[in-house]
Amino acid sequence: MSPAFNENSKQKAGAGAFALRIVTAREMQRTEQLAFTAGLDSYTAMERAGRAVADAILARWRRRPVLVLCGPGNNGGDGYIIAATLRAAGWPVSVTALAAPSSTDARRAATGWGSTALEPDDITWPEAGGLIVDALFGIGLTRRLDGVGANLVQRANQCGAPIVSVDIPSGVHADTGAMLGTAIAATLTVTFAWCKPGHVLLPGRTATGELVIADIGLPAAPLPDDLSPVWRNTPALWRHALPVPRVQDHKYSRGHLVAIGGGVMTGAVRLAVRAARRAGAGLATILAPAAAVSVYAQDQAGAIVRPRPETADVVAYLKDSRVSAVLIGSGLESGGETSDLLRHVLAARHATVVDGGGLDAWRDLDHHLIAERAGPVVLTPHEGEFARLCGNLGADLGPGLGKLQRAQAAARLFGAVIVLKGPDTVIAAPDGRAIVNGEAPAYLATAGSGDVLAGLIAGLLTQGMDAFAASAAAVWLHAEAARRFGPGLLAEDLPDLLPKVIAELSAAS
Ligand SMILES: NC(=O)C1=CN([C@@H]2O[C@H](COP(=O)(O)OP(=O)(O)OC[C@H]3O[C@@H](n4cnc5c(N)ncnc54)[C@H](OP(=O)(O)O)[C@@H]3O)[C@@H](O)[C@H]2O)[C@@H](O)CC1
Ligand SMILES: Nc1ncnc2c1ncn2[C@@H]1O[C@H](COP(=O)(O)OP(=O)(O)O)[C@@H](O)[C@H]1O
Ligand SMILES: [K+]
Repeated sequence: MSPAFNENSKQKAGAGAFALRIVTAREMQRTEQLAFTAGLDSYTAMERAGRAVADAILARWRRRPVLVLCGPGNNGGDGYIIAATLRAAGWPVSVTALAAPSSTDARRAATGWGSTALEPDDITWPEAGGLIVDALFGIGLTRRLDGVGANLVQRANQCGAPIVSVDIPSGVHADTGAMLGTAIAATLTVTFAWCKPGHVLLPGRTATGELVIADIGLPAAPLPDDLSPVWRNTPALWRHALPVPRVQDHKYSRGHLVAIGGGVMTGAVRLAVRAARRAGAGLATILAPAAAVSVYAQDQAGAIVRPRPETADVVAYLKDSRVSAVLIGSGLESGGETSDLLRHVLAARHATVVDGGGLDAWRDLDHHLIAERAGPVVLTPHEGEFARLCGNLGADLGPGLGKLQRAQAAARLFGAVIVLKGPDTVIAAPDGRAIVNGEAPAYLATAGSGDVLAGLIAGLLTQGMDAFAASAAAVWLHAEAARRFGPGLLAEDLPDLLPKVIAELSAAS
C-alpha cells in the first residue's frame, strides 16, 4: 500500500483529518460492534450522537420551535435524545413517531424524552422560523420509502423550515447516495465518526447540505469490510507524493510523455499535453498522423511533434527506453486503428492513460492482453463511456450498486485505476481502494476539460507518481483550478492555472 494511503496519514494530519475516511453502513456497524465489545456502552454512543446534533443546532440557531421526526430504529433513538436536550435548553420541542421504537436503546431514549409523541396526522408543521430534526432513518435504511414515511419526508421538505438530518437525510441510501423513492433535503447533516458514501455521491450530496462529522468515541480507525478503504479526496492523501524536480534532473529524467494524436480532433491531445507539461513532465512528444503534424506543431513550441504514418512507427518509437508514460485515446475515433494502437501501446509496457476513443478500444481487447500488460493503466471514462466499457457490470454484481461500487468493480475487473468522472468523480484502484472527489465546480462541464484531466494524470504518471495517487491528485488539482477561475472557464484556461495551485500545495506541505 502506498504510504500516501495508510491510516497514519489520518493521524498525522490531526483531528481535521478525522473526516478523510468514507465508511459504508456495514463497516460502520462492524466498527460499532467492535467498540461495544471493547467496552463502549451502546446507549452512551447514542447519547453522544444525539448531543452532538443538539450542539450543532444550538451553535447555529437561536431558540425556536422544533419538530423532531423519529423513526423506529436507532436513528429515531438519536432523535429522542436531541428532543430532550433541546427541551432542557429551553426550546419548545414536539416529537412525532413514525412507529414505536424497535430497539432497546431507542426505547430507552424515548422513555428519557418522556412526553407523548404526536401522531403524524396531528402535526403542526413549523414555518420558516422553526426547525425540523429528521431522525426518521439513518444508515439502516434499505427499502424504498412509501406510505406515511414518504409523506412525512415530502411535508417536511415543503414546509419551509430548515431541516437538520441525523446521520444522513432520510431516504438517501448511505452506501450509494441514491434516493430510495424520496428523500429529505437537509440544510445541515450531522453524521458520526466518518462520512458515508451517500454524503458525497449524487444525489445524496445535494440532499446533505452542510456536513458536520461528530466524534462519538468510536475507535480512531474504522474496521474495513474487505480491507479496501475509501477516502474523500484531499491533498493530505497525496500531497507529499507530488513530483518535485531534483537538482540533477534533466528533461528525460523528469519524465517523457508520448501522446498519440488524432487526425481530426487535434484539440484533445493539444489540451492534454499542455496540462501534462504544466504538471511537470520534462518532455512531451505527440505522435500525429502526417497530415495533422503542422496543426500540432503550431500549437506549443515546446512540445515535440512527430509523424506516425503507420502503426509500426508508433511501435518503434515506444521501444525507446526514455519514454516514461503514454496517453492514448484523447481525440481518437473508436475503431480498428485505435484498437491496433492500443494493443501496441500496452505491449510496450509503459504507464498508460486511456481516454476517449481508447476506452471503446479497451472494451474490445482480448482479456489476456489486459491481464498480461505490465505497466499501470488509468482508464478515465465519464458515465456514458463507462456504460459502454462495462455494459451491465453493475447488474451482474447485484442490484443497487452505486457509482463508488461500480468504479471499484471495474477497477478489480480490469486491473486498472478507474477514474469515473462527473460532479462526484470516483477514483478506484484494482485492490479496491477508492477516493471520492465530492467538490468539483460545475464550470468543469465544458468541452475539453476531460482531455485536460487525462493529460494531467499522464503528466504526473510520467514523473513516476503512483497511478492511484496521480489520478486522485489530478482530479483534485483540476477541480481546484476550475474553482479558482469560476465563471467563463474554458478547458484551455485550465493547464495554465495548474502551476499556482501546485505551488501553493507544495508550500503548504
Ligand atoms: N453506528 C453507530 O455507531 C451509531 C449509530 N447510531 C444511529 O443509529 C442509526 C442506525 O440505526 P438502525 O441500524 O437501527 O437503522 P435506522 O437507520 O434507524 O433504520 C432502521 C429502522 O427503519 C426501518 N426501516 C428501514 N427501511 C424502512 C422503510 N423504507 N420504511 C419503513 N421502515 C423502514 C427498519 O425496519 P426493519 O427493516 O427492521 O423492518 C428499522 O426499524 C444511525 O444512522 C445513527 O443515527 C447512533 O445512535 C450511535 C452510534
Ligand atoms: N457538473 C459537473 N460538476 C463538476 N465537474 C464536472 C461536471 N460535469 C463534468 N465535470 C468534469 O469535467 C470533466 C469532463 O470530462 P469529459 O466528460 O470527458 O469531457 P470532454 O470529453 O469534453 O473533455 C470531467 O473531469 C468531469 O468530472
Ligand atoms: K435521518
